[in-house]
Amino acid sequence: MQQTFRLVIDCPDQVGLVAAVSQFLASHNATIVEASHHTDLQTGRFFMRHEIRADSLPLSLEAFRSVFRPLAEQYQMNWRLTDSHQKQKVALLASHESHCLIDLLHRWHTNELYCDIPCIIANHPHMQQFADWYNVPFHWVDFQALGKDKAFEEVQTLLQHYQADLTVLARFMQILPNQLCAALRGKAINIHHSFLPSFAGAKPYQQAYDRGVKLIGATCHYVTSDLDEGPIIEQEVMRISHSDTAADMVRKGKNCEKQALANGVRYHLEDRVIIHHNKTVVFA
Ligand SMILES: Nc1nc2c(c(=O)[nH]1)N[C@@H](CN(C=O)c1ccc(C(=O)N[C@@H](CCC(=O)O)C(=O)O)cc1)CN2
Repeated sequence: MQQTFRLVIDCPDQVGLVAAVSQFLASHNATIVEASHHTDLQTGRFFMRHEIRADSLPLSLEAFRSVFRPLAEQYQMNWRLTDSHQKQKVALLASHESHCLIDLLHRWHTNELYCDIPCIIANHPHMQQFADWYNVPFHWVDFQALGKDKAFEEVQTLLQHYQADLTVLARFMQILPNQLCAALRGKAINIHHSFLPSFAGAKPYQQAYDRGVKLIGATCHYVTSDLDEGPIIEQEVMRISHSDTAADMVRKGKNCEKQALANGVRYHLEDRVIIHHNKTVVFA
């Protein structure tokens, strides 16, 4: 895979931003392989993502950061510059549903997801068999024996031990405490099994069945202390009908969950997501 640097920016919108960044890149001989930008006219916020061939730059990543910094300060940019070859460490959290966990493990195992998976942390022991098959360290944190507070202390200790860059809740069915949400801000992703904002919280398919919906879906979002209200990264929907039971929805909905989560994780790993307030811009 061609090594690229990803330059991701958000800042107050003003005329000349695209020209200024383009001119800067051209002046450093940068070969741009992908360029996206968006202006939110309601908030006056500008968003931009450039992917640049690393071998076209006469600079290291750190040197590039140093020479870009004055331009960033001039335009009050929030910005980051990342290396596509830098594998992020993705910790997976699981409970007793296996489909999203196994889907991510398979995509990682077949090099579809470019990352490392240093550990799986679960509040039930059932997923050990899948961790063993994929040769990933597995940690059962016994929430019942430890109680939530001690259990989440153990979870956080494990995440720090493995130096996780991203934590993915693969149908993890415990509500993270506010302190952990703050520590993982912008670096924890959940898959909620409904088309949010409909049916947040527990048992969304039963809620959907009781409501008589004609579409079910799944929502991949960042984790915040407001349950299932974090910035949405990706969503999938599918049609269902009056003949579908709640169990049919659970079965059919798994495809939406797997696809939404896999896409959302990949967009994050490829630095395609910019969070602004409680929304995202995704340069997919
Ligand atoms: N702080 C946050 N934690 C979690 C979020 C979030 O957005 N913010 N998303 C949930 C996922 N989720 C639905 O997608 C969800 C999980 C669990 C519950 C819940 O009521 N859990 C009970 C325990 C249930 C059990 O023991 O099986 C609880 O934690 O008391 C609701 C929604 C993941 N965490």
